[in-house]
Amino acid sequence: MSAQPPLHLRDITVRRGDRVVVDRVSLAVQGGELIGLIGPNGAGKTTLMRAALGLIACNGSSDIAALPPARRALTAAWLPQSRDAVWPMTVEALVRLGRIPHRRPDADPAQVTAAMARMGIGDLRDRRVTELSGGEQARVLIARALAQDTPVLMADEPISGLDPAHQISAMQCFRDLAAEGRCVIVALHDLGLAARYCTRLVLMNAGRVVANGSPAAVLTPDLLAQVFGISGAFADTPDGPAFLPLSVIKP
Ligand SMILES: Nc1ncnc2c1ncn2[C@@H]1O[C@H](COP(=O)(O)OP(=O)(O)OP(=O)(O)O)[C@@H](O)[C@H]1O
Repeated sequence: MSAQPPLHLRDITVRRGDRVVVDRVSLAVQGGELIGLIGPNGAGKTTLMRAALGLIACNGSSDIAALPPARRALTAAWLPQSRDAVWPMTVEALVRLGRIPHRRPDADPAQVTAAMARMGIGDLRDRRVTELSGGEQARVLIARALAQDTPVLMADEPISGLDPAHQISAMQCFRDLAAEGRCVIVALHDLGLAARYCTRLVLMNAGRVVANGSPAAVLTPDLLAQVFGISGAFADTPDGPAFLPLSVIKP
């Protein structure tokens, strides 16, 4: 895939009632980047992604939200945080739903098979999704987003509930998708995996972006204390950046 042109969010502001929950966020993401969107509970990560995708009203502008709906579905795949599988369809049928924006959902079996292989769920293809474990369901839903084969992927806590091997595989998969030239944005609470796999971290707090840069530039003692109320150990290792949260700092 040729590199996705930069994705721009400009001055995105979202109000919920009389509260501003995303406050004038501007962000440019290049094809090739895996952005880790991090921040404490309620920081505004999900709201920002939903606004960027045009799923909720906001002030400001987003290149994706500005597209007509059919074009939007060909441009960006979205993996929400909630993962309820309510229909007893097979794994393969659910992953195939990712092809709907392409209007030929049955014509691309290779895309469906490749997405299932990437998530290691080929052996589950004939199982009903309602009869899978939580982590298996999560991998099926990631595969559905991969099958959409879009230049932009946004995922909200995609690795929560996965075992360590599948968390690492999923993060490597997102990194590979970025290396193919896509823009990949994932909201994460696992700062260790964020540091290790993301090409850039965007730290949100109380609706604002408070830091934006390399893992080493964002996971600093000051920002960890100020935003998360924790201390942590950061090291540049021969295997890449490593981060370990250590303790809660008492107020
Ligand atoms: N539908 C809603 N109505 C009112 N307030 C909302 C609504 N959805 C979210 N909020 C509020 O907006 C703020 C941002 O929420 P958001 O879900 O974007 O945070 P987040 O950073 O994704 O958090 P988490 O890490 O817990 O998933 C929170 O204070 C939340 O309570």
